[in-house]
Amino acid sequence: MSDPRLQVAVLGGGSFGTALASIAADNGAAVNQWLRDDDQVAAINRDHRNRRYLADFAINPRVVASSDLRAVIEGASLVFVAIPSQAFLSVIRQANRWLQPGQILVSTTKGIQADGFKLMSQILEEETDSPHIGVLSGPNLASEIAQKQLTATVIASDDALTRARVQNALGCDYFRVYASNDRYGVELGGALKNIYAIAAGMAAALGMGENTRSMLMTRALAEMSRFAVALGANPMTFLGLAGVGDLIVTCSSNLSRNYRVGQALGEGRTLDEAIEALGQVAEGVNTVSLVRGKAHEEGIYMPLCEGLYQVLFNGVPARDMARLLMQGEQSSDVEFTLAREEVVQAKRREEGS
Ligand SMILES: NC(=O)C1=CN([C@@H]2O[C@H](COP(=O)(O)OP(=O)(O)OC[C@H]3O[C@@H](n4cnc5c(N)ncnc54)[C@H](OP(=O)(O)O)[C@@H]3O)[C@@H](O)[C@H]2O)C=CC1
Ligand SMILES: O=C(CO)COP(=O)(O)O
Repeated sequence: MSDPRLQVAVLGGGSFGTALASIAADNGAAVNQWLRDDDQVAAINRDHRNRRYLADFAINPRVVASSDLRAVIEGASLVFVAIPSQAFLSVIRQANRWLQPGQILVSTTKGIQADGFKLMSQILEEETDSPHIGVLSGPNLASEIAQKQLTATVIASDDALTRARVQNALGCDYFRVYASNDRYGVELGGALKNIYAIAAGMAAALGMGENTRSMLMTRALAEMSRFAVALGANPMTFLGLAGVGDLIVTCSSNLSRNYRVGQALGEGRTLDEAIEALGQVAEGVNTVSLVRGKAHEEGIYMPLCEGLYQVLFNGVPARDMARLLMQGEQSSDVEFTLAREEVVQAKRREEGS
């Protein structure tokens, strides 16, 4: 149970924003949720339902929805931002004139901004004066949280107050909040796993088996941690909920929007058709192309991301790409114990002898 005087603001009225708002209210906080659509605001306050994103979920009636950003932010000591990455900066810029330096700002968004390859907490840092910035990420399918399925997440921040306040605001008998001080690694984990969720959905639609899924997920973990470590994250973070945990859930469930985009592609739809059928944002589609660009720039080996890019944006059939990937260099299982280059060089020496 959190301090009953705690005031929480949630920016965004999607399924995760709604589930979090309701948990904080269940825990006793006063919660205001900002949505841009007045009709949706009225419907939530009247029916305590979010029909567009989480229709069957009974929202705690203490959650008050509003389209008045100022009223939602003012007085809140904890602000969650649950807005897709493409709109994140513009919402923070609208909010900025009412944000106070003492407020804790937490991004829940698992995406990357194209301009400058920025993560959302970096945007919060650059745009505001708050020293209290955090990231919430983990295996957290919103519709399962709404059913009160036992779930765990991570609050990542180098600020102890931010970690403790989020643990108190959201921790309850079905939602556990673990702490991390690797904000960058946790946030990158959340964004990167969306790439591989698309690939996993595609593999499932193509009838590939459990061995294939396991190989895909494990090599995805190797690839995403290779990328993140090259950019400064701690490799150990990928052993946690926001790394392997989130990778497992999104590569296994068609409750994930990214997985569903992959499934639709595997069933033969075009990318535009898959996105249209989804009707919501699948962050992974942009993330594939941003991460592929960054990997090229930095010289980071990412065959799965490259292959998915070719399928998504260059029309290469998924089955052909899978065959091609199977012909790639056989290298090291865990690169943090045996370097990739060492294996590749030894194999070449053996072939030449
Ligand atoms: N859903 C899930 O299971 C989980 C999601 N996440 C992450 O949390 C973040 C939020 O997810 P989720 O709650 O599902 O919401 P979505 O990412 O689906 O975003 C939907 C919300 O953002 C609003 N929005 C979109 N564009 C704008 C804009 N330009 N200005 C203002 N509001 C805008 C939408 O309003 P409108 O309806 O009017 O378009 C809606 O309220 C995502 O980045 C996601 O990766 C994390 C864990 C689980
Ligand atoms: O991040 C999620 C679960 O942890 C939700 O994934 P999607 O955005 O693919 O629905």
